[in-house]
Amino acid sequence: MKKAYELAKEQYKALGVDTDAVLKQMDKVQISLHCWQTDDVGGFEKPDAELGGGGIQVTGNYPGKATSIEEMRTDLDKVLALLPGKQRLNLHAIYGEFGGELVDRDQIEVKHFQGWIDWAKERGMGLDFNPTCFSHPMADTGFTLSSKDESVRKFWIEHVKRCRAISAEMGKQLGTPCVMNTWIPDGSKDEPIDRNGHRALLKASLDEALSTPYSKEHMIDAVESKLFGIGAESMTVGSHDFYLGYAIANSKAICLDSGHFHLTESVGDKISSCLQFVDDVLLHISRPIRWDSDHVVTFNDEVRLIASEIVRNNYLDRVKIGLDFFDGSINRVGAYVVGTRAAQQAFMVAMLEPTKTLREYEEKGQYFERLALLEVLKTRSFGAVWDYYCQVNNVPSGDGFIADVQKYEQAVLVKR
Ligand SMILES: C[C@H](O)[C@H](O)[C@@H](O)C(=O)CO
Ligand SMILES: [Mn+2]
Repeated sequence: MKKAYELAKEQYKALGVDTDAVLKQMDKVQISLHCWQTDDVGGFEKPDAELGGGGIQVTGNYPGKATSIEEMRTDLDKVLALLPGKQRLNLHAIYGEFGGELVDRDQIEVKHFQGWIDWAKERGMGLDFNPTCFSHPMADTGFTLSSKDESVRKFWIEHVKRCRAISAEMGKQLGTPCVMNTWIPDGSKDEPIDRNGHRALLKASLDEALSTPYSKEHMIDAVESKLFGIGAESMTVGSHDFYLGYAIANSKAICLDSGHFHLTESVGDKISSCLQFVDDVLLHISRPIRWDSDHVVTFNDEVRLIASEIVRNNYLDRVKIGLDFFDGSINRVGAYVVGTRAAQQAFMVAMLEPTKTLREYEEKGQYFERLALLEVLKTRSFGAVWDYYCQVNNVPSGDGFIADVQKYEQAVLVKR
C-alpha cells in the first residue's frame, strides 16, 4: 500500500499537488454523523417509537435496527471504528435518555442529554443537535411553528427554546460549538389560500423561539429549507426563499440539504452564493433519487462539486458538514460507513486538485486546457492515496470494511 501511495505521490507531484499535505488537511474535514440512521428516525421517547408524519419516510426492514440508546451507541462505536479521521455526532431531541418516563418535547432538559455529552467527551467528539418537530400528536395537522393554533405554536416554540439551551450546554461542555438545526415539516398537500399567513406566523415563532442570546462559541443556529414533503406537495412554509431571507436578516446559518431542491439544482453551486451573505452554511449531504428519498450518499458528481466548492474557496471553517440519509433496507452500520466514506472521499479528491493551475487557465480564457486537466484528474491514482489515508488512520482500506460490517452483523445485529 505504501508503494502504491509513493507512486501516486509522484503522479500528483507532477501536477503540483502535495499528497502528504492533503493527508494532513483531511483532519479538517469533520463530518457530523446523523444519529437517526441507527434506528430509522424512531427515537427513544417510548418503546417501539416510529417515524410518523413530517413528510419524510424510511423504507426497508433490514434486521438489526437499534432498539435502545445502548444499542445505538454500540452501533455508532462500530461505525467510528471503520472511519478514518474525526467525526461529530448529530442528535435529534427524540434521542434523550428519558429513563422510562414520558417527557414531552416541551419538557426536555439538559439532564436528558448529559449521558450523550459524557459519551461524546470520552470520545473527544463534538455534538450537534436538532429539535424534533414531527412524530408527535401536536404535529398531526401538518403545521407546527406556523400553525394557526396558538397553543400548537407555543408548544413548539417552547421545544425549540429548550433545544437551544441544551445545544448551548453541549457546546460549552465539549468546547466546540453545537450546530442546532431547525427543520419543520409545515406545509400543505393542496393549494393553500393563505401562504402568507403561515409564513408570517413562522417568522414570528422563530423570532420568539430563537430570542435567547447564546455565545457562538457554544451554539450556532441553522434553519433548513425544503421544496416539498410527502403530504406537503403544494406548499412548504419554510421554503428556501423564506429561510435564506431569515438567515441573512438574523445572522443565522442556512442549512442546505441535497434532497431539498429541484433535482436539476445543485447544492454545490449554492454554497458560494449563500456565503456572500451568511457566516455559516450547514450541509445535509444526502442522495435524492427522483425525490427527497434520503438514499445513502455515494461518491457522485453532486457530492464532489459540494466538496470542491468548499476546498477551492477555503470554506472548511464556515461550512459545517452533516449527513442526512436513512435507509432501512440495508445493513444500517454499513450504510453509515459507505455514506461517510463517500463524502470524505469527495473532500480528498477536491484537495488533490491542482486548483492554482486550473484557476490560471480559467483566468487566461484557456478553457480547453481547463477541461482537459479536469478530465486527466479523473484517472489519477486517488484510490492509492485514500487507501494509505485509511491505513495511517488504522481503519480498513479498500473493501476491507465489508467483512468487518458482516462480522458485526452476525455477532450483534442479527441477535436483536
Ligand atoms: C431527521 C431530519 O431532521 C430530517 O431529515 C430533516 O433534516 C430533513 O431533511 C427533512 O426532509
Ligand atoms: Mn435534512
